[in-house]
Amino acid sequence: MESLLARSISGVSKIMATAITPQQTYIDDFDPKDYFQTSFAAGEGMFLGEWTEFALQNLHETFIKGDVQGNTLLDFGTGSSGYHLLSACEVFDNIITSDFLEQNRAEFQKWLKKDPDAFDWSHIIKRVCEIEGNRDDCDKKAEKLRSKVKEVLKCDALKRNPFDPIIVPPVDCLLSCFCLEAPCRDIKSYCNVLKNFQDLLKPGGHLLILSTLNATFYHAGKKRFNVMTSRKEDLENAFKEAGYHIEKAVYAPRTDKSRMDVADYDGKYFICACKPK
Ligand SMILES: C[S@@+](CC[C@H](N)C(=O)[O-])C[C@H]1O[C@@H](n2cnc3c(N)ncnc32)[C@H](O)[C@@H]1O
Repeated sequence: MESLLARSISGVSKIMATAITPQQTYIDDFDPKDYFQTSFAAGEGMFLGEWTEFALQNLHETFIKGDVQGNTLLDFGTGSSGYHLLSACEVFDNIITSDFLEQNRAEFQKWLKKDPDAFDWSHIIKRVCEIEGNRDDCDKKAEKLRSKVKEVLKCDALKRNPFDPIIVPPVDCLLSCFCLEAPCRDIKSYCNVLKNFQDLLKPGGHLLILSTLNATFYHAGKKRFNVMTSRKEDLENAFKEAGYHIEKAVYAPRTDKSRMDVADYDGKYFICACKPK
């Protein structure tokens, strides 16, 4: 695998860019069970705590404020996860989820159908209920999300129409959580995806993107997946160049650096932007 190592700046070697993991490797090697176990399994997932708190709190605050609303939310790159949709389902009656991988879509369908082998998200559902002041219990919350998800589509961020051959009518809100750094090789490619997302949004619709900063890889079990390194200073420019108006941008450092060998991000971002009317 190609890896471009940086030159030494002031005597300090820094990784400047690592080639992202090819699509075929995702198809062959990405195991949703390994990803869930490594990232979100109760008591051991490395994204529990810091990452999930950042994502769940920002999404809760965004949806409770009422600025982001409408009938339909399209979630891009859902994977086999639904944690980031638990507050959205309070606002949107129709949720379309999507992922590049058949194995991820199948795993999410298992959760929707309450298959006994489905991943257990109850610890995260419980946390969202707490954040929301326990207006629902966990079972009611899970049922609410299940009832709002109307479709699970195949998507590919690198296609001009990411849902080709399907044309998805423009939606009120497009959400993408911890995804675009996987398929995009650099900020130019990321900006291009944001430009293509314009056609998926109604005028005045919202684009919400959450992900990690300064990462080069994450693990799903023993498999390593290299990602584009998102830098704070490039992200807002990409949104502006793609034609969005940024309403809110939140950046936070990673404080717990204990498992850098599993995923090496050092910060998190949440950007809420609007497609001009
Ligand atoms: C780190 S996982 C995140 C999944 C989920 N959103 C979450 O927060 O747990 C990255 C996701 O990117 C998806 N992905 C990889 N290549 C893609 C592509 N070309 N288009 C869209 N999604 C892609 C993978 O299938 C995977 O689900």
